[in-house]
Order: sequence, then structure tokens, then C-alpha cells
Amino acid sequence: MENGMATVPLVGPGTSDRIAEAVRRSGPLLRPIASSRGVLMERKSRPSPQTAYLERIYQPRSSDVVLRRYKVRQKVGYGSFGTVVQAEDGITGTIVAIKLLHKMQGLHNDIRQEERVFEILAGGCSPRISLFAQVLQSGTFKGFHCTVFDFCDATLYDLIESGEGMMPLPPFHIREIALQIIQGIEYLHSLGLVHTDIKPDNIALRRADTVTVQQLDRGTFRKKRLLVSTAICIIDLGGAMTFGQASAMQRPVCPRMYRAPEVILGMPWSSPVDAFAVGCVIAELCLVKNLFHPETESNGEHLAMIERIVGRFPRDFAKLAESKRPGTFHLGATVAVLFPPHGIPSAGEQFADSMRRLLDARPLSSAIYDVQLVDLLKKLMMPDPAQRSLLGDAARHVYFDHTVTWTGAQY
Ligand SMILES: Nc1ncnc2c1ncn2[C@@H]1O[C@H](COP(=O)(O)OP(=O)(O)OP(=O)(O)O)[C@@H](O)[C@H]1O
Repeated sequence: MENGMATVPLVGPGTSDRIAEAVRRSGPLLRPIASSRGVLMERKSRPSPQTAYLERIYQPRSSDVVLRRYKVRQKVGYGSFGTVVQAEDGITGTIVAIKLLHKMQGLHNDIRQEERVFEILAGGCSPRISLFAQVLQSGTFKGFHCTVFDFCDATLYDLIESGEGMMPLPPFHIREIALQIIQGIEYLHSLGLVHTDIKPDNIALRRADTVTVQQLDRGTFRKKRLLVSTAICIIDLGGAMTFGQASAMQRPVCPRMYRAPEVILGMPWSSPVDAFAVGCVIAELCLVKNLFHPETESNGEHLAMIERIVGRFPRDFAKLAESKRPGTFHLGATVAVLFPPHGIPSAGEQFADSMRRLLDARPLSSAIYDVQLVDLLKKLMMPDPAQRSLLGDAARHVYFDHTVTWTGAQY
């Protein structure tokens, strides 16, 4: 093993130690054969619109120098609110990410929202600030409001979609990433803020350096790529709101696949929506696919899917939901989501696809084999928000015993 390590080429200051550590913790049956640096995965951001709005959306050009300092290199991401580019700082030479907000009326109530939320986080004076992308500067370029952030090599979405040879991640990497997400979002909650947009696209890996190892698997060595560091960075604070704003919010929040039952049912919601979404993201990282089928067509199907995968809704919660949305639950000897809706045969043509998806969905405990992880996920995704685990408690779950996390200083 020691000799094997000596053949690994260095990929940056201090990196060899981290490679050695990553390999050592992955088990005794490994030998490193190569290492690579930086963005090793194709960036998989959602597609840009091909519409008439193009002039209101920043189109990156390699000759652009944003805020007279940052030389644009390439587009790395695109979201509902902005285009994100990679740029080089002309003064320090460091690589940054710049988000240039779309110029669309009504899209931004407050164009400085992300910066303000980051200021609140920074004001909390906690080392957990390193779990978020730092805002370095902001201003206007070609009429676009732009915010400059730390650059992250890849998101969990990139990793899941195109982390070839890396997925599934070793269990200890999943644990380290999960703990950081929980601790970061718990920090937001401790400052009275709800993120509202937790999804794999919004959790980034600061560095995507990998080491390729040969892993002994049933008598033969197979190639496997390991992350050198699991340091994460939570991005996109643009949807974050205070508990007070959350309680007054009418429109649904959270992307559908990560949306908690109380939001689906139009009931009051608050910070537990983040816990539910965190559970979905951790499960997705283990399964290397969405926990809830991405083509789920209706709220009814989604609730039935939650019931099948996570567990039954408690009677009190179902009763409350029934009083607001009659026809959602069957309140008999057992409480059950009424899907397909009352009076429509489940064998009918109309719901055939939905019924097929529901039948294919596997309960958490039969899809994930780590019993402690399943217990944690069930607590994070309790259908009733009043029973859902607080993130502080989740961070102390036995699943995380002996988990080492990388701090900001180490990535
Ligand atoms: N600091 C960063 N480093 C590297 N890539 C980033 C960074 N911030 C954002 N990105 C990339 O840009 C994408 C869009 O960013 P972001 O989610 O902040 O934009 P948005 O317009 O608010 O999107 P959404 O539709 O999710 O609300 C991300 O999914 C990611 O791929």
C-alpha cells in the first residue's frame, strides 16, 4: 500500500495527503493507479431556453470581462433566475462563479436576496459558513445584476448524472456529504431561515478531484474512481425566506420531486420542508436515481408514492388534510391516500401509467440496505411535519457516529 501511494502523481499542494487518506479509508483491498484534478464530470445543468427571451438572458462571450475584473471562460449552469458562468479573476487568478440574473419582470422581488441571506449567514459568525458558497462581490454588467461566488467543480446532480466510475459513492462518502448538508441547513434554520429549494443541483462539491483505484471485487481488480474530498457547498440562497415569510407564503415551494406533503396539500409549512428535501437528496445519492419517480403526474400520485416509499400518513394529519382537501385520504380502519381518486377504477386507462409507477416504487427499507440510514431517512421524511426530525437531532443520529467531515480549511 505504501509503495502504491508513492506512484500517485501529485495534483496540487496538500493533495497527496488527501488522496492517501481517501484511499486508506476506502478499505484494504485497493491500490491507487492514477489521479486527476478538477472538473472530471460533464456539467449537467438544466437546458437553456430557446425562446424569444434570449436578449433578457445573459449569453456568455469569452471576450466579456465582468465588473472590469472577471474574464468569462464558459457557461457552467443555467437556472430559472440566472445564468452562471465560470470566470477568472484578473487580479488574483482564482476561478470564480458569476450568476447573472435574467432580466424578467416579476422574476425577482429582490435582486440582492442571495447576497442579503449570505450576509445573515456571515453575521452568525459560525465556521458552518464554509458550507455555503461565499459571495465575493456584486454589481451590474451589461444591465444584468451579477453576483460573484466561490467556484465549485460540480453539483451532486452532475455527480449522479455523469459521475461515471464513481457511483455509487462509498458509504463513508455518502455519510460525510449527508452530514454536511444537514449541518449547513441546520445553520440556516438556527438563523430563522428556510432554504426552500434543496435539490442535488443546489448542493455542490467544492472540488471534484478524483483518484482512480483498483478495487478487489470477487477475485478481480476493477477500476473505481474516488473523490479526494467530500467538502460540499450549498448554493442558490435566492429562495431562502424567514420563518415569518414562509408562514405567509401561498405558492408551492421546493421542486416537485423534493416537495414535502404539507406543501403538496397546500397546508402551512416551515423549516421541516427542508428536512424532507434533505432526506430525498441523501436517498438519491445512495440510489443514484430520484427517490420519487420524476414523471409523477399529479399531487395524488405523489402523495400515494410518499405513502408507499416512506410510510403511512398519521390519522391526525390526514384528518386535518381532509378538512382542507376532501377526497385526499381514506380514513377507515387504516389511513390511506385515496389514489386513484374516489370512483375511478385503478385498472382504468387514465391512471395506468401512474399505477405502474406506484407498483414499481420500492419502500425505503427494501431499496436501501443500511438500517441506520433508513431510520435516519424515515425520520427526515416523516409525512407529518410535526413528527419530522429537526436537523440538529438528525446530525446526532447514530448513522453519523464516527463520521469525519472535511472542514473548509481542508478542501
Ligand atoms: N458557485 C458555483 N460554482 C459552480 N457552479 C455553480 C455555482 N453556483 C451555481 N452553479 C451552477 O449553476 C446552476 C444554477 O445556479 P442556481 O441554482 O444558483 O441558479 P438559479 O437560477 O437560482 O436556479 P434554480 O432554477 O435552481 O432556482 C447550478 O445548478 C450549478 O450547476
